[in-house]
Amino acid sequence: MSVLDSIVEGVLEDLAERQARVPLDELKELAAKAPDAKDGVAALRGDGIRVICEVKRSSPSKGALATIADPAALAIDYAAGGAAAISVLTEQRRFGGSLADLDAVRAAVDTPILRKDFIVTAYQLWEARAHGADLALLIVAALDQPALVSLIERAESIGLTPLVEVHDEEEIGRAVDAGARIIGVNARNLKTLQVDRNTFGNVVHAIPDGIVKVAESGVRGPLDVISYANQGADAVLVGESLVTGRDPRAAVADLVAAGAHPAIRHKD
Ligand SMILES: O=C(O)c1ccccc1NCC(=O)[C@H](O)[C@H](O)COP(=O)(O)O
Repeated sequence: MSVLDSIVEGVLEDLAERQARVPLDELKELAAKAPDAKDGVAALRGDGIRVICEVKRSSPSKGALATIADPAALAIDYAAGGAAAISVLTEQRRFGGSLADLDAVRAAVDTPILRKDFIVTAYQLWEARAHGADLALLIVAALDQPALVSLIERAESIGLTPLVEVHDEEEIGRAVDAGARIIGVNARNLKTLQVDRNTFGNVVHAIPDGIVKVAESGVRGPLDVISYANQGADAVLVGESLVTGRDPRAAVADLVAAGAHPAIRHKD
């Protein structure tokens, strides 16, 4: 079984437990009371490259990364550093996240929030909205085409902006056909878990103009941000290097400053 299949298997088991506890109608009521969703496309496109900062405790590739006892405090630091959005990993078994993290971050900052999880059902989208997320990750490799189309439509219909994650040109084609407005190219191969920072540059030509382009994973510092910006990225998604560093606020500010460098403002 692939790493992705095994993660999704665990996600579905945990999801069944939550579905037994929280009926869909209750989630819909919570979603109706949640703050209005912010426009994810507007958040990630503009002058310079936007930085999405992740709340990430652990990962299948690296194991434990950071304790993060107070995700709200981390989110406040990210926002103060200039994060365009905050990614909250809510998967529990491999990443140590939860919907409680989403609640804590939502209560702490006005910055747009991405629910980063292995979303394969509409119920998880309602959860995302009920807990205050503005964007939700959809991984093409985890979904067949009808499911991808249906989840993109459902996300948009309840106010969530889907960030559709791909790894190669074939998946970009599927994301475009399904109506994605934001495509994230993940440098981490989900079969080997190896990061290849050339992935974005190798496939970005296949993403049509007008779609927001996000480079995900493996960003170590400002030089990687500049490199991705020069290859046409509108935004980068950064986790490990921020949660393992000593000063996340300063680290985000450095990434944002690198992305705003005049030398790279010519993109698009
Ligand atoms: O991070 C992993 O090991 C991982 C393994 C399997 C599926 C997804 C995984 N990560 C999710 C992500 O996409 C990253 O957390 C995100 O892009 C940030 O990456 P990084 O800056 O390298 O922590």
